[in-house]
Amino acid sequence: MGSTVIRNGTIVTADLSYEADLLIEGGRITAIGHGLTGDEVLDATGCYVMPGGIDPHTHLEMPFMGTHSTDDFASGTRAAIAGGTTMVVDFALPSPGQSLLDALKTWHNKSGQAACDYSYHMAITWWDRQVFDEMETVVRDHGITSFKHFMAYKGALMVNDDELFASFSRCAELGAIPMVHAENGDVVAELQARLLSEGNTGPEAHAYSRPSSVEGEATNRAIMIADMAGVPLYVVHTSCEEAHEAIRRAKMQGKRVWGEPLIQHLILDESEYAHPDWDHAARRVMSPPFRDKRHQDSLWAGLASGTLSVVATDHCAFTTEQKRNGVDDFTRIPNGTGGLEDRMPLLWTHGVNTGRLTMNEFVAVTSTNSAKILGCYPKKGAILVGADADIVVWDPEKEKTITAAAQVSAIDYNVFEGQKVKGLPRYVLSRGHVSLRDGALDTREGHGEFVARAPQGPVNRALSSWKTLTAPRPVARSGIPASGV
Ligand SMILES: NC(=O)NCCC(=O)O
Ligand SMILES: [Zn+2]
Ligand SMILES: [Zn+2]
Repeated sequence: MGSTVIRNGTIVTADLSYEADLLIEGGRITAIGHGLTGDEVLDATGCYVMPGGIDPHTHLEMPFMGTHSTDDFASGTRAAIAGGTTMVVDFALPSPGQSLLDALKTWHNKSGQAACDYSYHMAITWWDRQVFDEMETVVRDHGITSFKHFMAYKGALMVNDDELFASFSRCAELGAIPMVHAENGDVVAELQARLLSEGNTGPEAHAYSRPSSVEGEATNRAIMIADMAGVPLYVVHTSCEEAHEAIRRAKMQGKRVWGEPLIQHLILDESEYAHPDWDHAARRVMSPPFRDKRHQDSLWAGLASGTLSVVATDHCAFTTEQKRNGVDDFTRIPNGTGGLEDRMPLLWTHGVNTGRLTMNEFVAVTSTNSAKILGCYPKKGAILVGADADIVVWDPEKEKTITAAAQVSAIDYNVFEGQKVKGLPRYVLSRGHVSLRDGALDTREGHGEFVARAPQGPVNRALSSWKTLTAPRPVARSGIPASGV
């Protein structure tokens, strides 16, 4: 690979905007300055040169609810690049009883076709001594430093509070980060059964069965458990004010908690489930479900104020045919929606173009914050000499209307169909390889590499010092009365 120069653009990072050229050699940024030369020149006139997006939450080829999500690492990472995202973090999901290391092998087999770099979180779907032991191997030998826990999906992926506490405590010892899907799974299961028995079988009942208070309660509970374990907490797909309020309050108390809204929850609302077309509503079934304007305003405020940290997609794309598995019973509609290709353009359109977010905040929540939280900064999420050349050259004037017909994702619809976006990538570079030019993909299957991440980040270290300092200690006493026996 020869050298590449990106010229005439404005570099925008999480904290600075300035005019400079970039030189890229061997897949990395090797110089930032003026008048740089290289074998290939990419013209960024009128564009912003930003760290490529990092989507910290995807499910590519995920085995779930009797099927597999249709976008795999090949189509999913191509879709990512088409929208300016250059790294995805997926979830290795051991089935209950399965070794974490076996699950990891399965995910490595799936990801061989990735066109951009990727990492995994490891899910904790069951608990015993083997899981406890393997967590250390996963962190130390495999560079996977975040562990996901489902507080919902009872009878499938859900773990209980005692398991959460044990696993969070293990994360504290290992310098890893626990993550939660926060919904009260017991209450959801009861509500689902009641709704079905009352004849509520359609996709709208999915939303009725998962009210925002169910998410708020679980978020509070997970925060308390993390606090008791002395570990930070990452709350995935924060969709409502109650969950955001719990995170906000925890932060104000000095607890280290990160909230992750999805682009779907920021843009789409619960009225989608009232659509007269069953397919339309079922295609939008995901957990947590879409909410109303009050919740959306809360999420936007959280991003602007910093109480919410990153924007993800939870990309888990099922075809219409797969959604129809639940035609008589909403609890069998595979949960999940797509968004990888549209996250960055939609967030720019509804965030930066409206003034809700600055460009620097956009970079922070789409890229840099994820890299910092997850332990791969500044290799990823940065425009710095030595960083990987994962770069998006962003044209703020470029427009399109989102359609399934023109999308890269392998499914047959797009939940954002008809939405107009202004702000799209002109070029996308994945470790120096120009993978998108003027809207045309030139990806290489298998170019993507696994990103091993470092444990014991600054937040873990600080919490562990504080925990040691404040640990309960016996009071030293001189005169202890004799026992009564
Ligand atoms: N979110 C969703 O509905 N599907 C993917 C699995 C999960 O993240 O809960
Ligand atoms: Zn989830
Ligand atoms: Zn998910």
